[in-house]
Amino acid sequence: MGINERLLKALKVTRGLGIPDEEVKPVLQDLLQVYEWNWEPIEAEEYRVLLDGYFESKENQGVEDEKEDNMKHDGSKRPSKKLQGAGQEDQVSSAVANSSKTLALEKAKMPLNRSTKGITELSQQCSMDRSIELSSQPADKQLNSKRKDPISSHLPSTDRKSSHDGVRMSHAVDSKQPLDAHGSSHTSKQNIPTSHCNRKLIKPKTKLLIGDMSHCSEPLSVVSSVGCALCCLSANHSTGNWSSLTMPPNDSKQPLDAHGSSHTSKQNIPTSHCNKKLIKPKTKLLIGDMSHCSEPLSVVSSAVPGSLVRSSTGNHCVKSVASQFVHFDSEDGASGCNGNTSNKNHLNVASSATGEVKLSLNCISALANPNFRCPNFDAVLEYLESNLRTEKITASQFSVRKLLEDLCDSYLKLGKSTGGSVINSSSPEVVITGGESLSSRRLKKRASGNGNSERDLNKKGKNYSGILNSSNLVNIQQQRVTTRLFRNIRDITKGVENVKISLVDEFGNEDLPNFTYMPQSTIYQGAYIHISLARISDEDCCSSCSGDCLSSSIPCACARETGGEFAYTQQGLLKEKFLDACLSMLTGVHDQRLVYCQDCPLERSTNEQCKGHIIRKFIKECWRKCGCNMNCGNRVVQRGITCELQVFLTGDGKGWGLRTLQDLPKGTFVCEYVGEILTNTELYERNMKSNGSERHTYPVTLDADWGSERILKDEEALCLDATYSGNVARFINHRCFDANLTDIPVEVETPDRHYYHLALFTARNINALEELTWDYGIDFSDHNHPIKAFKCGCGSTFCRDVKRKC
Ligand SMILES: C[S@@+](CC[C@H](N)C(=O)[O-])C[C@H]1O[C@@H](n2cnc3c(N)ncnc32)[C@H](O)[C@@H]1O
Repeated sequence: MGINERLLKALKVTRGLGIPDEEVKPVLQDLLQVYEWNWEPIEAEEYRVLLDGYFESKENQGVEDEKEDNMKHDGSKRPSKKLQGAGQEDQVSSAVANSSKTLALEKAKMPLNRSTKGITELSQQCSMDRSIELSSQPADKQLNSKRKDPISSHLPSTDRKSSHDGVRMSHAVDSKQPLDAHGSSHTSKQNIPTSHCNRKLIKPKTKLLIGDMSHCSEPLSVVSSVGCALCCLSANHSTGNWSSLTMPPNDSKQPLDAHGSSHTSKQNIPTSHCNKKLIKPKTKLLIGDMSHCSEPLSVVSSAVPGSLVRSSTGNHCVKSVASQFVHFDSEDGASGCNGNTSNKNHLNVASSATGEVKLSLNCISALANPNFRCPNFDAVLEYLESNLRTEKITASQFSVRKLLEDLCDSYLKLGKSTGGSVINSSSPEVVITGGESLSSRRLKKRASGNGNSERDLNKKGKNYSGILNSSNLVNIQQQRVTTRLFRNIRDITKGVENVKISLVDEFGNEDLPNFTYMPQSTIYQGAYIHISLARISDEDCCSSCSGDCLSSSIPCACARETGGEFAYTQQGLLKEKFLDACLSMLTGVHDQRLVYCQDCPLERSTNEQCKGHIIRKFIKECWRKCGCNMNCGNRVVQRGITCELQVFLTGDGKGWGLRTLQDLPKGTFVCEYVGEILTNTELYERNMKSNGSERHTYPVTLDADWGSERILKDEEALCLDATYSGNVARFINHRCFDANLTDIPVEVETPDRHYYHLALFTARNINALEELTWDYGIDFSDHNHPIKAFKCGCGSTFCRDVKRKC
């Protein structure tokens, strides 16, 4: 019997029962596909399978209609319909027809063989019109056509059911029977082509599906969730947008699971996940909503924290790490990155397909502070680094996430306390980096307001390259900016020291110091300093030494000055015994530690008596006539600064100060006091010219050996003035008696002690971030001193400035 004959025979039977042809044909079409165009099972028992299928379909249609009617009274319950195109109405009936087949088969107790997979694979896209067309073709053609149909490949039956009404769903699920390899409840997700997933997502009955999925079985949920996830990817990929980087372009044609991996076992995916995946009906909307993190993003993101997402603009991926953490920590699984809009500061990661990755700090709470000024990013980093050092973070405690959050906090903290002032033109390099949202706007405004816009500065040949880009990030490098911006300098030494020494202003109410940095003292004019190898006798050097003098079992001639023992340890620290002896000379009984000169250079102008000079212990370092090398342990001061130091605004009235950024053990060489070498007369004249308003560095008199000479010529009575030129020591503030640094005279180039180096060593262990202080030796009661003493605010309980204390 031919196909047409068989069809007519079947229709004759159904017509006899009053069933219109157009209603029975879809059912017949489905059954033929189920049985792979084998009519015998359909014709058996007087078309029992066909009739069962038909009546089931009618029954289901009734249920559907009832639900449709119910929903008409409540438009809010029908979002899926509204979201879908009108053409998808057909799919409903098709889906219902499909569902009828399952039940019909079960009622007919037909074992599911390989051919039954056809039911599950049948897409709702197969319209009845098409099936009739097919039916008019030869069977082999129909089969070929079916094989070519991309829809009808390997989708498990459960997936198909997932698009149907609750009755069908629960029926299939209640059996708890995972279908076998042919019925394929355990059908591998890998067998699901992407095209399937797209089609699954456009099912119009999403709402019904959600309700039913709440009690769906695992296989169903897995397939559904995968399908949805794939859909997100596939649709977005086709538009060139990624909805999430957890779902990269699926080149391997491997469907991805809920966690973005193609191999995850479906058993690992909880049903709740499946529900979340399934309630995403709008691929397009999903992409568009990315900017404010609609549910699809959050669901997918939760699977892979830290993943990047591409925004709806397609230019950059933007993800709020902080909000992501908030979201991920959410117990209730509330979706969306609405944490973004909270007051939490957070870090944004931006990336583009070209490999550009940018971080931006959103210090949102700064908006609430009218005093917020964007701090220098280097200062922020330094601040953060110093805090990390202070906290002594160990490897086990370290967290990059925490670090980034701390970075935001540091930025905000420094920004809040910064008032904005002049950047010192002596800054060799000042790097300003800020976010467009606050800093760059202010930056641009200020720059233009002062006639120093980016363009102006470029015209003037300044290295001021402002890069304002589309991602709201600004990165500006500048030199010698005269506008009041941030007062932070990366390296005040201009690279002339072994280490960089930064300057940070955390208060913003102090002008930057105006001075010239120099690493070594320099004669101003009249000072007489005679440095020559000829003046260094054999007794004052160790020409026969080699390598490191400290490693020699017998100390060389250079240790003679310090009692035949080197002042330094192998570790480069001052020996405690030597240091303590130096300290006691400064604090000892008054008369015992002073020597008096006959004709005191300091008193010549006033004709007053010498007030005494403290007897000092000298260190003598090896030098050029010595046979040792530069790494010799007896060459500490001449090798220069090695500690990490920072100039900072003290904020307590003392102006700028110096602090260490590292722990310093007792006896560490910090720095030398460097300045212009003036004669006493020159200093006097300089003071007379001074208008008194500038903050003086308080010159240091090089009088450690004055007591050994009867009369000193003016050009031999020297002092160091770092007011206009000096090194980092010019920032060290005074502290009475219990300062943590002490100065020790060091003989290096010349045995003539009219000039010597004044080296500052730690008098005790000092913690990182402690301010470094030094007792200037000021006599606050001496009103005749050429330099008027400041009101001491050292805070020491031993403060000598009695007036101040009263
Ligand atoms: C060598 S400078 C120190 C750096 C200085 N604070 C600055 O801002 O440039 C010495 C000056 O600092 C100030 N100073 C230092 N120690 C002080 C203290 N204990 N109390 C008040 N002012 C102090 C005084 O103005 C003094 O003349």
